[in-house]
Amino acid sequence: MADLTALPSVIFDLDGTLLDSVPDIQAAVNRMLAEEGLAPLSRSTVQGFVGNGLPVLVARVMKECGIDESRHAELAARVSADYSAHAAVETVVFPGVIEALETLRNKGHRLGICTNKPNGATNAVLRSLDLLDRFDAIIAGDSLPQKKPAPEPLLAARDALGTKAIFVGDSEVDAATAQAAGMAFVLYTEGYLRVPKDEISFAAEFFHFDELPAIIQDLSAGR
Ligand SMILES: O=C(O)COP(=O)(O)O
Ligand SMILES: [Mg+2]
Repeated sequence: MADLTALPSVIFDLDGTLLDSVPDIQAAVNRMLAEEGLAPLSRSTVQGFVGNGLPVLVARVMKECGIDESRHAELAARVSADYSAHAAVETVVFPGVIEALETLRNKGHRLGICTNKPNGATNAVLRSLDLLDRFDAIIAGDSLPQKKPAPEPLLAARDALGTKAIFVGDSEVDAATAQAAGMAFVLYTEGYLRVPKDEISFAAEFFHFDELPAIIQDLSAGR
C-alpha cells in the first residue's frame, strides 16, 4: 500500500539522464557493423536512435545501414551481449549526479530507475560505476512486457517504492510516459532529447544536477 503522506520518491531515466552512455552504445554498434564489413556510424546518428530500448535501436541501425530486417533477432542479440560486456568503458555520470542523489537521499526521498535499457546492461553499467546500491527500485526495458512510453514500467517503479513519485528524464519518451502515468515530469535538458523542447510537457527543467534538489523540494511542497 502506497504511503501517500511520505515524501515523493524520485525516479530517474538512465541513458541521457544519469548517464552519458552513447559512446559505449556507439562502440558496440560499430563493432557489429565492422564485423558486417560496414562503415561506422557517428555519435550523433547513434544518439538519435537511443530512447526506445536496444532492440529498437538495432532496428534503426539496420535500416540506416541497409541491413535486411530478417537478421534483427541475431544482430540485436549480438549487440546486446557485446554492449552488456562493455557498458562502462567510456560511459560517465553527468556532472553533479552523485551529489544530487546524495542530497535527495539525505532529505528522505527514496530513489528509483525506470529505463528502457535491458536489465543485464543496466545492472552491469550501474555496478561498474558503483551506482547500484544507490537505488531502491530498478525497472529496466525487459522487466515487463511493456516499455516506456507505456506507463506500466513507471507505475511499477513507483509501486515498488511505495510512495507517490516524480519522474526525471531527458526525452520525449520519458515525458509521454510520465503523462500516461499521471506523474510530474522534470526534464534534464543536457541529454538526448530528439524533438524541440516546446513539443513536450514538463513541470520543471534543469541543465545541471545541482539545480535538481530545489526543484524536487518545490514539487514535493506542491509549489
Ligand atoms: O535504451 C534506450 O534506448 C534508452 O534508455 P533510457 O530509457 O534509459 O533512456
Ligand atoms: Mg533517456
